[in-house]
Amino acid sequence: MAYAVKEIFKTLQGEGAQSGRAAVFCRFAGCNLWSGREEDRAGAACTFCDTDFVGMDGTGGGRFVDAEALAVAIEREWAGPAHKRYVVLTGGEPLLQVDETLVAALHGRSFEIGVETNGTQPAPEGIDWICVSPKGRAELVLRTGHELKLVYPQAEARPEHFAGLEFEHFFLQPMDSPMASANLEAAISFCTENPQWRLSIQSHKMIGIR
Ligand SMILES: C[S@@+](CC[C@H](N)C(=O)[O-])C[C@H]1O[C@@H](n2cnc3c(N)ncnc32)[C@H](O)[C@@H]1O
Ligand SMILES: Nc1nc2[nH]cc(C(=O)O)c2c(=O)[nH]1
Ligand code: SF4
Ligand SMILES: [Mg+2]
Repeated sequence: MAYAVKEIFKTLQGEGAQSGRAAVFCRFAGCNLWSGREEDRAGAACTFCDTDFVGMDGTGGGRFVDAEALAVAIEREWAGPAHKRYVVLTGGEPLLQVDETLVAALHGRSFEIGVETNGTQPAPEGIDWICVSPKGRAELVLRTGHELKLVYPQAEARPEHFAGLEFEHFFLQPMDSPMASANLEAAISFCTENPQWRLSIQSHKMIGIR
């Protein structure tokens, strides 16, 4: 199968439990909860996205004819030895495209595989780190994983809805928006009163990396 990729770049994971870890980010094009066009945002199932995932025109982006071709590009971007290789598959919604063939190709090149997903699609077997980030009223299909990272606040997706699910870590991530500082304060306050939840800040935005 072919894969449509917006961009591929190496950076540090900025969010959640793997924060600070070197990773190649592979951002797949397209999402099922928003077209990516500003004129559609208000009516979308996910209204607060901070990411451009439209097209294949970013650094290292393109259409990759098969899993081997994409794994080769990701390995080239890592540009280092096999020790502690990590790739984060994100988007857009990566689970519209990621399949077991790609998982095998990346494992074959010694990558640990993380995924950032909205949880509306099933995941192929073998992903090493699943981060689910529920969105509004969108049905949650992936109800187990390694971390649940909820953007906060969302009127239609409250932490209480998810607190009983089978995840190892529960994070609140303040919504980046014109209300960012109020959202940060609200998340601090919620985590202070509800110790199951830890604060995830988007550290890459604070330190000026991608
Ligand atoms: C751009 S999304 C791509 C992966 C997947 N579609 C998802 O939503 O999880 C990557 C991460 O950024 C988070 N995110 C998106 N917009 C955000 C915003 N405005 N403020 C904080 N986090 C945001 C998402 O919830 C998700 O955890
Ligand atoms: N540094 C960095 N960390 C991230 N963690 C999740 C991201 C994403 O957009 O999926 C992201 C991103 O875009 N950059
Ligand atoms: S589900 Fe993820 S990629 Fe899609 S619009 Fe929402 S935050 Fe953006
Ligand atoms: Mg991002």
